Amino acid sequence: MITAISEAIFVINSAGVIEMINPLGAKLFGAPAEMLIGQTWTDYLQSPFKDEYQSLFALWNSASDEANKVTQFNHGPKEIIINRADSTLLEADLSLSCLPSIQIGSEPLFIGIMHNLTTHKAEYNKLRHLAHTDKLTGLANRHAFDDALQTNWNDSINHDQPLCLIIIDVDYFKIFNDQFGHVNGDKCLQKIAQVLAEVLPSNNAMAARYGGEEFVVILPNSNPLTAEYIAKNIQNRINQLTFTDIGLPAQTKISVSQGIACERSGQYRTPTALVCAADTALYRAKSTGRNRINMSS
Ligand SMILES: Nc1nc2c(ncn2[C@@H]2O[C@H](COP(=O)(O)OP(=O)(O)OP(=O)(O)O)[C@@H](O)[C@H]2O)c(=O)[nH]1
Repeated sequence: MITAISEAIFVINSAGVIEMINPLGAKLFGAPAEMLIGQTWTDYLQSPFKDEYQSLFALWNSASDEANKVTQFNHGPKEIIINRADSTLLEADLSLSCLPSIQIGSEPLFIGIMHNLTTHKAEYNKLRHLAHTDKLTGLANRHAFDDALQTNWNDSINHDQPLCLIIIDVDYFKIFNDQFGHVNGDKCLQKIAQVLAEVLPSNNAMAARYGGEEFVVILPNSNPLTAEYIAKNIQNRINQLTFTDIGLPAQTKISVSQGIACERSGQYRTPTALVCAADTALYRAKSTGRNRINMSS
């Protein structure tokens, strides 16, 4: 009967031994049904799911109350990882239920219904990546920045660690666009993004596109000296960028202005206040001549 059902299904006894499995179920386990029947299903589970289900079965078998036994095994749906016969891993969700009316001897059987999550997971990860990434530069986008700033802010307050922020704005970028065209302007932004990704001091630090020709770097657990050092590195490397590879004159040069703000001992009450302080410092860097770094006092 289960062969005709268009879900991946297997039936096990109370010792966890596979009694029946339909072709779709066998496909998820990665072996023919004939080979799977008689085997212990938890042998095909990746840790920690294997231990978890073995404990559940042990608990069920040890329960003295029959009613309790039955309800304990309306389990799931729950995400699991199947360690398939060919050693590849497959993500699935599994609902496992006791079938008290169908018995072998005096023991009821259990039915497992599985769905392959591989495609959904891949799609989800792809969409998640797209939702957090700036399409032009490949850096984190504004949404990802907002999330990361809040997380780093919480960590900084909870662990009494400093947190620095650098806001970076390209100087006279309108002129660059007007002179060399929007497409080359885009390539210029990509080069800047590449520099920012390369100067990050640790995996915890993040460079993001804040919007337009404005970028931001989050430096967790960094003091103002480190932030200034990184800003100087950004300044030097951006001043040295060349554009001959995209067909622009050899003398084409760009610069950025940068504003830094650091939270050390509670001087900013919110992450937004920290951003505003870095923005004000950036404004001063712009108004005092550009290609400068200004530290919020
Ligand atoms: N090519 C390109 N240009 C962009 C993009 N986003 C914003 N811009 C351009 O960035 C320029 C920003 O101009 P402004 O705000 O006047 O600033 P600016 O010319 O850099 O001058 P200052 O910031 O004052 O030094 C505008 O010309 C926008 O069109 C983008 O994704 N690609």
